[in-house]
Amino acid sequence: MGKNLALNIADNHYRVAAFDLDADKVQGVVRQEELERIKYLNNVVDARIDGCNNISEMLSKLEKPRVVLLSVPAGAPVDGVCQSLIEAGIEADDIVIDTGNSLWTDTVEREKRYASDFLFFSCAVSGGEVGARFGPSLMPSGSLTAWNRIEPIWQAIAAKVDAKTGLPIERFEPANPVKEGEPCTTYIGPAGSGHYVKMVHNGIEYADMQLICEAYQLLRDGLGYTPAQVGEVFERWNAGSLNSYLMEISADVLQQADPLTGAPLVDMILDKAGQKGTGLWTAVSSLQIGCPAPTIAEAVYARAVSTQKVQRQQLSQQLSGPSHTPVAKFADGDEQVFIAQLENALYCAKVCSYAQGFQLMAMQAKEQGWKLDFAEIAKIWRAGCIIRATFLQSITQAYQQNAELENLLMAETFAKALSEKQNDWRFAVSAAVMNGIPAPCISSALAYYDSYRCERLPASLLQGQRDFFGAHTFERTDKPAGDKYHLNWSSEDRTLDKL
Ligand SMILES: NC(=O)C1=CN([C@@H]2O[C@H](COP(=O)(O)OP(=O)(O)OC[C@H]3O[C@@H](n4cnc5c(N)ncnc54)[C@H](OP(=O)(O)O)[C@@H]3O)[C@@H](O)[C@H]2O)C=CC1
Ligand SMILES: O=C(CO)[C@H](O)[C@H](O)COP(=O)(O)O
Repeated sequence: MGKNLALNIADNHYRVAAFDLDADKVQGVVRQEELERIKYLNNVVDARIDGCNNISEMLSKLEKPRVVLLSVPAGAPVDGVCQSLIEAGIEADDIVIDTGNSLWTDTVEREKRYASDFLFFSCAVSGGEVGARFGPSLMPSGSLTAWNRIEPIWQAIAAKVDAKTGLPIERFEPANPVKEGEPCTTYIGPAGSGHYVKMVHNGIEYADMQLICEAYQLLRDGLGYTPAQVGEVFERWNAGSLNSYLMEISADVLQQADPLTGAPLVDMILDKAGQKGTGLWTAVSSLQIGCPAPTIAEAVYARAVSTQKVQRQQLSQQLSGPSHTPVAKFADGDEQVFIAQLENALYCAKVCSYAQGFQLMAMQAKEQGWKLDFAEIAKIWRAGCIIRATFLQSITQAYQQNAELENLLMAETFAKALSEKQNDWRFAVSAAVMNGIPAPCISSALAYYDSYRCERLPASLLQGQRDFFGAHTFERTDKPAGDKYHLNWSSEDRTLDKL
């Protein structure tokens, strides 16, 4: 990530002094810049990346006040590098920008901790290595002084979107960065807010990925499609309302043959999912703040259950259920009907997972006193980042129409779409259930949707249970909110007390 951000910055005519603990990596980026300069710029410009042997040398080569970007794993490495910068003589008006996936509360702490040493700023980055190289989505937050100084660089290196269509303007060419269009960066807010927004982006990313994986398994185990056939279905879906970078790459992955055996590569990849923590943090945050985000949480659990390979191998032999025979047919045996139903199910579940992510950001913003602009956040996710999708243009418009939207499900466009597509969604979920194919995200999204459709939930019984065993009290439907009541369950006459 650091190497590609450096090359991107250099492409935009800024000079970079680069340092990594591994000298080979420093030489690698210097060499790549040189090769690209020779190939694409006829070697007519000076070297734009200067390799450094240590942090002191790097600081000595930067113009004051300096701008230093960190791209290291989240956690202790960030503080380790900050300490090294202090020891090397960084100054109070220098800016240090953490571009990694740090935990947002660490960022809040770091701004305070390093206040007398330098201006600690953060900018979460999304888009993977290619995004970093040719235009990522950037989520900066913290000191406005720092932001005002770096904004031109950020606007230059960010991904760009066509303002009229909302579609990415992509050109993956060294030395020829995209200059036209709207940059996918906006100042998010005070320290920590940018990393929080990126964390939720990643939570949504987890859900998006898992939803696609569930559709794959339904087509694979339910219809007996080969990975390549599923890949073709995904290519078709990618031309419609499910268009997204993740759908596009999933189609590609499924059609890839293993270079070693010739088998579908996906069959040779061990089915144990990794994770670095941002999806988990999103789920934890949703639980802490009391924001229902079951689809995101299920996506984290799905990765967890995938890692239990040994138990799954054992239980796959032990537990009974409908068999996943490839002859199983849904929708009265009409595969195309089922595929269309599943496409709609995926769309509906996707709306719900975004609704959960945006509601989570809104609740945390309220708690922290941040003023998040959700239309702008949706806008900067339209290109450069991993969840980029045409769908984000509709979310942008929904928040442009109503900046105070409490839940995306309330936006007319999504309420209407879910209303029209929900029968297909219900059918896809029941097909998964009846055939014993796990679809935790698609089905939890439906439960989320149905829960919000219920004016009255069984939580009244739950409150009764709590009051019965623990005298936890309850409010009444016919009395002012906040008034607490307790029924004397153990007394013979079961009298009611107002507390
Ligand atoms: N990869 C991706 O797609 C994305 C990553 N990110 C985030 O960006 C950051 C960088 O990502 P990525 O480049 O993939 O990470 P890497 O794991 O490749 O690490 C980046 C660099 O940090 C170095 N490093 C590791 N530990 C320390 C340390 N204690 N002190 C100093 N340097 C250290 C690594 O050296 P060495 O290799 O020798 O360990 C490496 O050169 C991370 O926070 C990541 O979460 C954000 C968006 C996308
Ligand atoms: O931030 C990212 C993209 O937006 C990274 O790719 C992220 O590290 C992926 O997360 P995980 O390794 O947990 O799947």
